[in-house]
Amino acid sequence: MGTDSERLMLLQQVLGGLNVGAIVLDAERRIVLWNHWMARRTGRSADSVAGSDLLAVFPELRGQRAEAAVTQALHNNFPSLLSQSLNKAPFPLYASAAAAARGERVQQAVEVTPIAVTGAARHCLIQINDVSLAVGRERLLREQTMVLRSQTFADGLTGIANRRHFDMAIEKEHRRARRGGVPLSLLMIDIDNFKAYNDHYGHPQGDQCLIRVAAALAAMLKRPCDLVARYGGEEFAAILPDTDSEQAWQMAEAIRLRTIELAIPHLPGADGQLVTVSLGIATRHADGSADAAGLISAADRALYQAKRDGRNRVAAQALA
Ligand SMILES: Nc1nc2c(ncn2[C@@H]2O[C@H](COP(=O)(O)OP(=O)(O)OP(=O)(O)O)[C@@H](O)[C@H]2O)c(=O)[nH]1
Repeated sequence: MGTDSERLMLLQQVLGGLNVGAIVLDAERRIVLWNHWMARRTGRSADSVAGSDLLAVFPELRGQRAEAAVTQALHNNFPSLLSQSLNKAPFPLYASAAAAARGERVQQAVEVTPIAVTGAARHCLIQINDVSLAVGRERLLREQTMVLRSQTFADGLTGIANRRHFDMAIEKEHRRARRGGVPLSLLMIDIDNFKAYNDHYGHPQGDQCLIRVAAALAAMLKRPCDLVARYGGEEFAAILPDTDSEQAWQMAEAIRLRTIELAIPHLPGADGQLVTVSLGIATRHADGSADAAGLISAADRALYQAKRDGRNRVAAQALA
């Protein structure tokens, strides 16, 4: 191994075999090394860029984080890692001509490292990793996580919140009401004589009935803080934050009437001809002391009373 240029050639061959982009700059920011990886992704040979200022080859880097990283390395001897989330693709690099035509850059992780050179001013090495695959996989995972999360919180039949979602939400809203000194109301909503409906029309039509009632409830409870959930088989629950007992009663009555408006036929003899609901209300007043479990059991007791009093009605239970 003799001259510097022989050594540079060997180095360039080694760098050419690497599956990473490598650029070496001299102290004047001129390109000294440019490997095959770079040539393939820019369409520019090592010869065509050798000796050029990095910013003459990539004018768009001017004023960018990559330019600052090179200056830091050459002048201050500081290495830099360009965060992938902030600088997705600083260099115009393309996996193929088709990707270049679409303007679809390779996703990059860029590292700039100062290099001490004997007998010369400091150089720097820019390494560019293609992280497109990893970024794509990450995006896919994130999307799948979102889908899974929405499935774990949604009821499979009706699409509204499920019991697990309800259990978490009631605790959260209870804490919020206690902290904020505001009322919190809970409605328990149960379809009347649903066993008879199922027995008469069959389970699949029973499912359709549940879907229609759930959709009507969801359409009525539209404030972002409200939550309507499927609590059990044919029972629904609605959490109404910042809602006092009078407002809760109005909402419960509106739901009862809306269900009748759906005009879903029920077999004759069972509470008239149409599907109806009974509702139980419990309200935790602004200065109340009841916990979430107390609120739920009071709403349950109210629902039981509405059923006992003849169904298709609303009942409320006072909270201790
Ligand atoms: N189709 C269908 N039926 C269900 C589902 N979950 C529960 N049910 C039915 O809902 C019915 C509930 O019946 P009960 O608890 O006896 O109450 P009910 O007949 O509605 O009477 P009251 O509540 O007293 O008015 C049962 O027949 C269950 O099989 C479901 O996902 N789909």
